Amino acid sequence: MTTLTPAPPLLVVTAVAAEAEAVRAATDRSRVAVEPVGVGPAAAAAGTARLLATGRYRAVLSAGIAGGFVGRAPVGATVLGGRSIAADLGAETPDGFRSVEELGFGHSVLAADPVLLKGLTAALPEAIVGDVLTLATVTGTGATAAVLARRFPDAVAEAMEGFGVATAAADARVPFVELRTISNPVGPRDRAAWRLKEAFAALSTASEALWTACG
Ligand SMILES: O=C(O)c1cccc(C(=O)CC[C@H]2O[C@@H](n3cnc4c(=O)[nH]cnc43)[C@H](O)[C@@H]2O)c1
Repeated sequence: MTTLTPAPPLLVVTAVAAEAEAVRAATDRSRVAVEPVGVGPAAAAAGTARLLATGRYRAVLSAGIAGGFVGRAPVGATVLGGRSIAADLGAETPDGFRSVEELGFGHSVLAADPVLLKGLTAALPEAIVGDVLTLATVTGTGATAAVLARRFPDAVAEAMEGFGVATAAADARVPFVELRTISNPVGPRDRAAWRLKEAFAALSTASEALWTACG
């Protein structure tokens, strides 16, 4: 006789395997499925849509490491996204950036599910709650960091997948939230200075709360 194991109801989507391992290390695999789907918003949206199409999951998190805006989220901090924002979706003009909302086609902002966000905020009282930007290009200059900080006064972090995962979740009508831990400041590129070990440790610690908060 074949015994069917029920699928875990909570889906955590990461970009890379190292992030997935950090989450898995602290979660019960019978309750939380953790899947790395690739770097960037397109891979995140496609991978999440494929997983949600199974109909198995009742909530989805975009989780991983991120850059923190200086003065808003320091290296090692845990961040919860109140909103995930596609910061580079729009048009550059001589007068500055124009979002898709201003251009009149589409949207670039998706809010976290309020119940999931409330549960995670209660379970992670040290976490910084704010907007998390999604960009296809990692910011690598002080000038771009300053422009983003000015355009998005409530942004605390930038990463590359949240808005993609959120788009797939919205399409499948599954509640979504973004959880990030800070590996580096947003600013001049200094890849050698990224504190990966610290960010992965923080990601594992934060992940311990997932089932309690979202289960
Ligand atoms: O080099 C390694 O050993 C290594 C191990 C695990 C992960 C990585 C990554 O590069 C992860 C890429 C992932 O990180 C997010 N991220 C982190 N910092 C930033 C940032 O400043 N701006 C945008 N994204 C950032 C992003 O979501 C990537 O998918 C390397």
